[in-house]
Amino acid sequence: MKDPFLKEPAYTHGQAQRIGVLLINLGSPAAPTKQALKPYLREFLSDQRIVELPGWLWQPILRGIILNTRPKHSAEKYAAIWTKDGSPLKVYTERLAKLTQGLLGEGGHKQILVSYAMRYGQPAIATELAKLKEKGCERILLVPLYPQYAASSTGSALDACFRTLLATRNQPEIRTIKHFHDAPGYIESLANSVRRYWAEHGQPSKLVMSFHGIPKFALERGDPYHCECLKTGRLLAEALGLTKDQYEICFQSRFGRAEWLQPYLSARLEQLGKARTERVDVICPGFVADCLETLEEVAMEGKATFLSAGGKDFHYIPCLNDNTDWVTSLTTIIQSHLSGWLQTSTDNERQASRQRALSHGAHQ
Ligand SMILES: C=CC1=C(C)c2cc3[nH]c(cc4nc(cc5[nH]c(cc1n2)c(C)c5CCC(=O)O)C(CCC(=O)O)=C4C)c(C)c3C=C
Ligand SMILES: [Fe+2]
Ligand SMILES: [Fe+2]
Repeated sequence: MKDPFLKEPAYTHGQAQRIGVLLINLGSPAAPTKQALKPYLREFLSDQRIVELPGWLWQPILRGIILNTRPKHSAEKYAAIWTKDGSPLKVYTERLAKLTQGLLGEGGHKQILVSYAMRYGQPAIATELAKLKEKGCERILLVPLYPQYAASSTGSALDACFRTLLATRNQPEIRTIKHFHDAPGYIESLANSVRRYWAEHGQPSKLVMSFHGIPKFALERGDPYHCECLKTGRLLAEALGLTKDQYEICFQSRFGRAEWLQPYLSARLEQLGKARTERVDVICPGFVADCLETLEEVAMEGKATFLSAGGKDFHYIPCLNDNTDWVTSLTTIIQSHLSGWLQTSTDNERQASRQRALSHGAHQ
């Protein structure tokens, strides 16, 4: 009979027990081309966490209209931000995984393996979970890289992990991070990044904090995302000592015709431009890595909207990306979720040698 579950890695007695940490981000197309955008958008927009319509209604619209028009338009936008190493989102996520691994290693936690996966596209979640299991990870912490929980981002990333576990015979122990929208280290890293930016470029008339939007009905049906974005915004403003008229919170990236969370970034930038606002700085605290939505939609399109409406000066403050204090904060967040699992590498080696001795005994 065919095994209904995924193939298990070979079992080795005495293999050191490791802890896996899987950083998960959204994912990008393989290339900034129409051909690569089509399968990426098909996977992305077929996710019921993203478009909450029944398949029989949505799939004909997706396949008949959207996948014939959007890929070309989106490919042009991706081409404008693509780097020699690939999509910025992938480049920064990969770097974050390496740096976090390095910091945990320096802290004596050599038994922790950090890797990353993408919810849509490559590297796929199923493949990376399989690799961690193969390397002896009996315990895995899943870390969606979204500070604010949304069903369409965090929920979807975890769905994909749980789907792999559904097909797994020997399941590892699993922990998840739901959000870190109010984690002191995350807020302080954001504040430091703004302070550094302002020390170099001066301070604006207004700081706009722009978050990716979600449909308004999601909030009404109980999604905590809106609340968490507002809390992040308030904490960041407090850390920077800003008064209420010095900052505001907006939502971007509306998709489709339904109402999304308001105020919309583009409409507010137009109003601020028309009001002849001297200078606006925009930061996107909901994205830990720069990507299409920040580099193209905000830094390029948003700037054009503000300036053409009559605004004078527009600055985009980059995401946390690979900032040292952010890597340190993420490592702290991860470590706090590993509580009870963590041992130093010396403990771990001792345990492995004890296990080796025991398993030899059992087989003689
Ligand atoms: C920050 C968290 C995100 C949430 C919440 C989110 C919800 C959401 N997104 C769409 C539709 C699209 N988003 C697209 C790009 C994109 N989205 C996020 C993050 C969140 N999305 C990121 C980081 C990116 C950039 C990816 C990159 O490669 O740089 C796109 C694709 C690009 C395009 O064709 O415009 C779409 C489409 C919906 C509908 C939604 C919630 C319902
Ligand atoms: Fe999105
Ligand atoms: Fe967008």
